[in-house]
Amino acid sequence: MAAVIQLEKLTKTYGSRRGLVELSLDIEGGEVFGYLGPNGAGKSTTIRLLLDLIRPTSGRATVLGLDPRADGVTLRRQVGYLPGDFTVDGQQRVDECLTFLANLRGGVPRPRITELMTRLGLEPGARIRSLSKGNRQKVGLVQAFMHEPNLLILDEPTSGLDPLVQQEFLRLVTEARAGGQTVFMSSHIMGEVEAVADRVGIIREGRLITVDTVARLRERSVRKVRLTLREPADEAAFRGLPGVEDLTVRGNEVRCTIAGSPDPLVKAAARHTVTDLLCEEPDLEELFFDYYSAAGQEGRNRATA
Ligand SMILES: Nc1ncnc2c1ncn2[C@@H]1O[C@H](COP(=O)(O)OP(=O)(O)OP(=O)(O)O)[C@@H](O)[C@H]1O
Repeated sequence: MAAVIQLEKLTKTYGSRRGLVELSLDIEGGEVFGYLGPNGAGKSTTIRLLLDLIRPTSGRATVLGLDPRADGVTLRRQVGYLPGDFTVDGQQRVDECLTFLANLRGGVPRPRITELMTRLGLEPGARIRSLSKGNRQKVGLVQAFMHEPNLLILDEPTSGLDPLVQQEFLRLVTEARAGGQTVFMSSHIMGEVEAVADRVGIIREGRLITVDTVARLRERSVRKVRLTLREPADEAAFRGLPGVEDLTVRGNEVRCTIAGSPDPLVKAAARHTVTDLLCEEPDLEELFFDYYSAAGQEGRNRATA
């Protein structure tokens, strides 16, 4: 399937401030892409550029084959957008607000809106201004999903949602993908992205530092290993093995981290009788911090050199 989002050296500066630096990325049709980074990394800047809410300093964005600047109206009809700071008229009731937004999009079947409100636990008659942050976010989600757009662009979609509603949101994303919709969602929460994303992009200080599948990111990451041997272990047999760091040997127990292939460690261990082996896969959370820490970066460089 053709790329739904194509970014070529997309750059945005705010005066002398860095927003985004030469970001190139293709998002394929039908994929769920998790866009991860800490506060200020450039996630919202990227998203605003996709929708022509701000203009690039240089580089190009193509969305659904369209130029966001020249074809803004056509593009918006095909996109469900949840901004990071979703705000609507506080005087309106939830159902009035959603009907208004549905009409702007040429109409949405009433049962679809009702279904989404029910699934997310939204009270149709409540005034927007009386809603908590989380409930306002639900209104934002309903308006993004309700017209079943080809492309969903969601900026921090689970912000303020309780865990049960987060689960329901993830189901909505899974259903969207099953229906052939493409989802681009930003987050700094690993768990939600890990659960639904096909690929993950990690952005730091305006630069895309890696793009990969969740499975491959895990493979490339550092794992914690604990080996128990029948006899007391000889530290020299494990020290200096490629990718092995943080080695501690106490009696029969060997603990370390391993980056890249575990093969050298397995072969060193195989010279002994191994009575127990524990290898902890990092969750995306650890992986993320590993990517952010200079130490993690150096460790990987050594392991892959
Ligand atoms: N209107 C603006 N004027 C000046 N600088 C800005 C503006 N908008 C964003 N920036 C700067 O651009 C950088 C990227 O900001 P952006 O909002 O895109 O980050 P983010 O990854 O979405 O962060 P968050 O998770 O906090 O929303 C930050 O350094 C920010 O201070």
